[in-house]
Amino acid sequence: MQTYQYDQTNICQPTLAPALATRELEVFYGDKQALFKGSLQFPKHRITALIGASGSGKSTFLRCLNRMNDRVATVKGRILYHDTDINQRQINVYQVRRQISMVFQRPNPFAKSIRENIAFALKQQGLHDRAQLAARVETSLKAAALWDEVKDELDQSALALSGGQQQRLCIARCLALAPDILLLDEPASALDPISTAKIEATLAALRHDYTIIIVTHNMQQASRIADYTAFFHLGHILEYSETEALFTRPQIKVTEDYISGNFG
Ligand SMILES: Nc1ncnc2c1ncn2[C@@H]1O[C@H](COP(=O)(O)OP(=O)(O)OP(=O)(O)O)[C@@H](O)[C@H]1O
Repeated sequence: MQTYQYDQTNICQPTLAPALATRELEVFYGDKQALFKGSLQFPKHRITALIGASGSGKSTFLRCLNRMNDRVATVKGRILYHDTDINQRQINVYQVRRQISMVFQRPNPFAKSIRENIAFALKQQGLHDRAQLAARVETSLKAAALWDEVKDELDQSALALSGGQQQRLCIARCLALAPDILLLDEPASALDPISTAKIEATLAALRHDYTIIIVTHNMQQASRIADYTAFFHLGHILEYSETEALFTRPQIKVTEDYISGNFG
């Protein structure tokens, strides 16, 4: 088996303004360290893919970015959002999650109508005007490229939608709350190729208004949609650069072996 040196890294500093940045982020599940000194800068209105073998720490890292690991892990280091370190105890995590929203691997719509999946959180925020609610439902579904498919059945159960439609509904549900950053944890891994293509097209269109960070096992997907890609290995972020450079001119041997299918 090939042995690697992990002290060599190739981490770019994008010149574009960052929407979010981590500084020496470390995650511990009990005694076990799952992430080591992760420092990345995510450019605004760009898509960044996090790739690496199973167990390399991608989801662990992603979940830190909106404080989803709070109850299960100890997270050290800084997460800078608008010059504030949101990894501080006193930060309101619910406000963080309104700005930095998460879409999970398995579509998880509420067992409610399509309309209510979008409107529910808006009503909780105090929006009750029917016309305004209807407008927000429409805009969110359009942004998630689902409107044309569901506009005549908004009062039907979301659970009757296909998996790919449910996932786009979950994206629409996030967008309704006007977040700044979208985190997606393998959002297409449970979907067929046609649904996957629709999700990818949706994300490509959303990058004009949102900063997107996506975990994917699918390297073709990363190369199709991501502007930047970070390669994770055994809890270390070894390489981070523009996607084309990472896939065509990897600087680190482990990255090269991973993307050429020699391990993982
Ligand atoms: N809740 C948890 N409790 C304990 N250990 C965990 C927990 N979640 C993840 N781990 C461990 O942390 C390490 C990184 O896991 P993580 O899920 O972040 O990797 P990943 O790269 O996202 O993997 P995959 O691609 O399989 O989802 C693994 O060793 C995993 O077993």
